[in-house]
Amino acid sequence: MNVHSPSFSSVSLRNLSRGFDDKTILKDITLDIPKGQFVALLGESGSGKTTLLRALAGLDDDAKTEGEFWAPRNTSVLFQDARLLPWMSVVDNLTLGLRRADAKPAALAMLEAVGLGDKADVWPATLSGGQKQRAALARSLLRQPQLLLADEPFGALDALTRIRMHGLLFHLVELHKPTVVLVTHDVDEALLLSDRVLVLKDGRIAEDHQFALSHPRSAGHPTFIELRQTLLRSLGVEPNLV
Ligand SMILES: Nc1ncnc2c1ncn2[C@@H]1O[C@H](COP(=O)(O)OP(=O)(O)OP(=O)(O)O)[C@@H](O)[C@H]1O
Repeated sequence: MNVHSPSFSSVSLRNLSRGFDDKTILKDITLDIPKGQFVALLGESGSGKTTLLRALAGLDDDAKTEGEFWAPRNTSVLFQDARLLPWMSVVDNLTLGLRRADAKPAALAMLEAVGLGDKADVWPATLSGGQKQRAALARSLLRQPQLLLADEPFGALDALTRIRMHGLLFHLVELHKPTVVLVTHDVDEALLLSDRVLVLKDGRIAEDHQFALSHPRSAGHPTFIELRQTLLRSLGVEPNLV
């Protein structure tokens, strides 16, 4: 992987194909993501979303890669499970490996921003699922990433906590302005948060929808409804049944 994009894009892919053993997963993908854009990546299970995200994160060294891609060196990844180290306090999880003179106060301020100001010194095991994901989000953003890669970060949360996390993520992204690539199965989540929705089908970008809807968004907006129906159909779901 190269680390400097040739253009003003944050992320660029040129005819990227990638696979494991003899199986090609990503097929000839060409894509530019401008700096600061919030992209949602949808697609049926096995279409290659995580493989694409992991490529951008610089993971999977064993993958066979053709073509080229560029992503910022300063990238944070948010997974479905918070991946906090259980033997460290919440604040120590945030500052781990962080080379900043003000690491501790910055971590405390970030915990405050995600509503965990009173949880700095507790063990991760004492947090709820939603609190763990908030801590993971705080840990990601503390790195001031140019690119935030999120792989179904709210997939394991209950519906109400998800809604709260959407608001929090949107607010923090507005503040810190990283480029975001969010993998999700949730069409509404994609439409509530992103500026652009890509649909992966069998390792190719089958659809690329860019839209400018103001925030906060309403699921009743005509553009929202139309896109929702289009996307659900692309994913093989009949919208009237949802
Ligand atoms: N390290 C690996 N080694 C071998 N095969 C892999 C590896 N990683 C992914 N694959 C295969 O690549 C294909 C695409 O997987 P991927 O996880 O990217 O899909 P996805 O769209 O994210 O799916 P889901 O929505 O179910 O998470 C799958 O068939 C998977 O088994």
